[in-house]
Amino acid sequence: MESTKDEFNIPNVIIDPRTRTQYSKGKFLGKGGFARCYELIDVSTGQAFAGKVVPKSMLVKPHQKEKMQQEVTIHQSLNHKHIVQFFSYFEDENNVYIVLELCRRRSLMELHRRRKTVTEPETRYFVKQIVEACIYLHDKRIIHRDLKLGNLFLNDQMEIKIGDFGLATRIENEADRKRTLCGTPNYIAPEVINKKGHSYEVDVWSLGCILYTLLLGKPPFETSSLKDTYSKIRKNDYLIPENRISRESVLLIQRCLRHEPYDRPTMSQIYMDTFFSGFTPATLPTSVCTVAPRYS
Ligand SMILES: COc1cc(C(=O)NC2CCN(C)CC2)ccc1Nc1cc2c(cn1)c(C)nn2-c1cc(Cl)cc(-c2ccccc2C(N)=O)c1
Repeated sequence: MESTKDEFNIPNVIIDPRTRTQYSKGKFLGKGGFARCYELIDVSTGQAFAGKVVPKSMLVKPHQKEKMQQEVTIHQSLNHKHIVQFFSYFEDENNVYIVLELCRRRSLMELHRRRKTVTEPETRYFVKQIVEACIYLHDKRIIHRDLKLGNLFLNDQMEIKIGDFGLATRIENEADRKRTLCGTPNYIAPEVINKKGHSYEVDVWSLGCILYTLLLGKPPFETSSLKDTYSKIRKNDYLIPENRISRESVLLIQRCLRHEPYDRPTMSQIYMDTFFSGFTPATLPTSVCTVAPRYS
């Protein structure tokens, strides 16, 4: 079959030279940063994957190559139920390809956009899985550094799969504080803005922002300009509308959004928080992508 080429020069059949696996290029799923994402189908098994494609023309500067290498090195070292599975990484003359677990229900971003707010049981269901994955990451001395709704993917069983390790880093020694972060996390912590040195606590801050956004329908520090948002983060200036969410939810959000990193709980402490004492469904139907569930 004559391979059609678009500006990314992606052939219709892509071959992983290491495993000799042949993938046919499926539908365009989306784009993020330098990458475009396509459904890739293994022609011998029919299994579908999410293929992140990065043109080599975007990886000419050394630090861009290093960032890509860091993302691959970290992601391929992970194996957890609530983290996107990394399958393969290879290149051809034009592109680098990362073959990842396909999450057919997209991400919490699309669910949030459609639902605006989600119920507390649904939030406990999702956040419990995110925290389990973060305990695993932090135990391996890895900080994700860009936890946000668009990186929290959902499979057909509505299970959370954390993806996009493009800003992740590894802490060599427990006492280490990272000084640099090239990229702009969506839910950025004050110590990153102030370049004060940061560590695992930045993921707890992002989790607080995710909790707030799921339960209240918009991010805690949102304004019309990045400058004003950064100013509110620096001043820890956010409001939790009283009586719209439970006391336990208010308290957990406040703990995760404490200005000083060392005042925030660890992921293991969050996992034991009274917030999770409330009813938590064991599974969720795919209908929650569009309508609130009815709990019998
Ligand atoms: C069937 O599975 C999916 C369908 C769709 C889908 O129906 N997209 C439509 C959007 C509207 N346009 C007009 C047509 C396509 C999106 C993501 C899927 N799944 C999926 C995506 C994945 C992964 C696993 N699974 C992994 C791992 N990474 N990405 C990934 C990678 C990159 Cl570079 C960008 C994005 C992305 C880009 C833009 C917006 C949203 C996203 C997003 N977070 O899903 C997602």
